[in-house]
Amino acid sequence: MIKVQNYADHAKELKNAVPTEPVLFLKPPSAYVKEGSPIVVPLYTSNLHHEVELGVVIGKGGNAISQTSAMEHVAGYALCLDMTARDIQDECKSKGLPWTLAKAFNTSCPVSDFIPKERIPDPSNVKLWLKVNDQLKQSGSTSQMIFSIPYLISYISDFITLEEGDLILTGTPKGVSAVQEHDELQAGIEDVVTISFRVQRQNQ
Ligand SMILES: O=C([O-])CC(=O)C(=O)O
Ligand SMILES: [Mg+2]
Repeated sequence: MIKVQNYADHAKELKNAVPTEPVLFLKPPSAYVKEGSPIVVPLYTSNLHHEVELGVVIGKGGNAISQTSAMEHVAGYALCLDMTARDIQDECKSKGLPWTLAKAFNTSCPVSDFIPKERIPDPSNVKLWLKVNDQLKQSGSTSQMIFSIPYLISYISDFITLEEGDLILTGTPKGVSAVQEHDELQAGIEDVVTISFRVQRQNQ
């Protein structure tokens, strides 16, 4: 699973430079969690953030995919949360270390059911939102992305061969914030899907 930083307003809220090329990182399949199971906060973080993102599911693998043929490689979508231990990420950034423990821990990628491609005819213009305990925190549109979905598929596939079933998370809009134990996270793609997840502390 491949992740990118892709919205200028989110880069600004984290005081990051707006990327001129996609920033890529990976999560393992063990990071996935489906509705009905909780998001478990690792013991080592005290600042776990939600990031709502559109996920692109690859149906046909390939490498060096052109932007013009990129959408032929898409099977569909998923609504995803890129759960991020922001304190650990900040520490990793300051030490020049990889973000693995900040981004790739168990349950760090809550996902919706698979959404067939036909249900989102224009993925470059869909509204994403996220609420914590009924309070709206994130509300954005994929039209605000810096790098389009075809560009991302083409860019990534130059370095990492894409395989059927790979999921590309396309970055989060602004509004990220910390979650606490017992919080209820609800997120949606307008008119397409909603998901909800509870937050649980890891047992000592
Ligand atoms: O941790 C970050 O801010 C990078 C990222 O995943 C995003 O922009 O969605
Ligand atoms: Mg993200």
